[in-house]
Amino acid sequence: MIAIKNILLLNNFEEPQKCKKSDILIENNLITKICNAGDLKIPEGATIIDGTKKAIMPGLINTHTHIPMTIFRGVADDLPLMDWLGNHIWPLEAKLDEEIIHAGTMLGCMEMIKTGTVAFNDMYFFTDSIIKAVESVNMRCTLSYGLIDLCDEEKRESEMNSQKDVLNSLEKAHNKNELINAAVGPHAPYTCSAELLQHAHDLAKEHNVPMNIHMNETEDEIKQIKEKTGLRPFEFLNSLGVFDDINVVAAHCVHVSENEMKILKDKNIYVSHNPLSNLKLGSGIAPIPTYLKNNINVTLGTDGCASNNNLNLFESIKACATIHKGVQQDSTVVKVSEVLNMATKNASKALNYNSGEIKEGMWADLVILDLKNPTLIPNKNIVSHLAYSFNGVVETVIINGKIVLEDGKMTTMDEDKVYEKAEEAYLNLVN
Ligand SMILES: O=c1[nH]cnc2c1ncn2[C@@H]1O[C@H](CO)[C@@H](O)[C@H]1O
Ligand SMILES: [Zn+2]
Repeated sequence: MIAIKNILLLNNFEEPQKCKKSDILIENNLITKICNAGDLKIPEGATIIDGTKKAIMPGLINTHTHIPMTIFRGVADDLPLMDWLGNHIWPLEAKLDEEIIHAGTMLGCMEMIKTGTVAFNDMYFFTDSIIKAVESVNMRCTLSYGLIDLCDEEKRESEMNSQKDVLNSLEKAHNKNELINAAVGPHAPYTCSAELLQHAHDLAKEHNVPMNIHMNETEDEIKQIKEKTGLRPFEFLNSLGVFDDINVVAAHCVHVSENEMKILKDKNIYVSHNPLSNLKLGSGIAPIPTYLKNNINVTLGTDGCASNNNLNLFESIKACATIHKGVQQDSTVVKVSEVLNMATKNASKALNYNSGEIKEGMWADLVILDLKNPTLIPNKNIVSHLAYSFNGVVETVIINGKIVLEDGKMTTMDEDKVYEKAEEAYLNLVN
């Protein structure tokens, strides 16, 4: 049990003036009581957090990561997507092993938690190793294995087998630990055959899990699919039934035609907007204001650390809250509340979570900010600061009712050991 007293409750991004000082009770993994500051009867045995000069917000949810890629930070900068992937990243990924993956995941979890992220939606390899790391950290996640067959029949067969094993592992892990959730992850229309895409869809539907996929990241890949199929990527996948009856989290969606926009809307597809990865790889800028106008569900992601190069979602929040205004020459197109919702409750909906807001009955996935932080002063419009000025350094993080970060220090890992292992993993990767 955790009782948080006298804390500024950032639970209303639309009407920030209504955010007020409150007391909160957490029992097991849930928020069970929220009341005016001073009104909470503190149960015996509760851990008490004094929230004076602090604020609490829903933990951020990162909807597009390749978490072990923290080890790739800085290895291949200033390249376009296809060159970056084909000539730099994939050759290095051929050298990955369980230890590198574990080290990268630990480092990634630490970075995310220290910058207010409580959950992430991942696509990568060596899932068992990721599960092991995440369990030890006590972080929430949705994990998928990145399916790639490059239209090769033999490879498809082996990918389908790997996928089966990974889903099994994930379901076993979920039964043991509710923080671990499964998804399927066909990498992209340009790396997967139609058969593999359909197979992934059918599995997602059968197992009632979401699908992750990279969509329409660059003009190049769209041209490639058009030449092959006569259709644009969303049109092609839609014709295969890939979007039917499942939650799809489509990463990027940078270049989308009007007809594809209609598919996004009709199929209720969740966009994972990764503004910093798209800028760094020179892919372009997604038409987020148009998505918002069309009531398309937008969430936020960082992408991996070889294309961002960090996992601080507050940076993506600021990017999203600013770049579209510049592109459109209109400072009204993306509101603070809309961007903060992308990083919290929209993401929660995409992943079928019970979080992203601070309400009684919801998971206690919460982030506490020390208001004595230069980027949060004056302490007046904190909600605005979250989007425009906060450096992302948070004080305390609670995930599923458990304190994982306390006064800026991880409670579930030895930080120095994680740094050391990550350095070691980097050397094994590049040498
Ligand atoms: O922005 C991206 N676009 C396409 N592929 C990516 C991006 N970031 C990482 N990967 C690649 O996706 C696979 C994960 O299953 C990995 O090969 C990773 O390097
Ligand atoms: Zn990606």
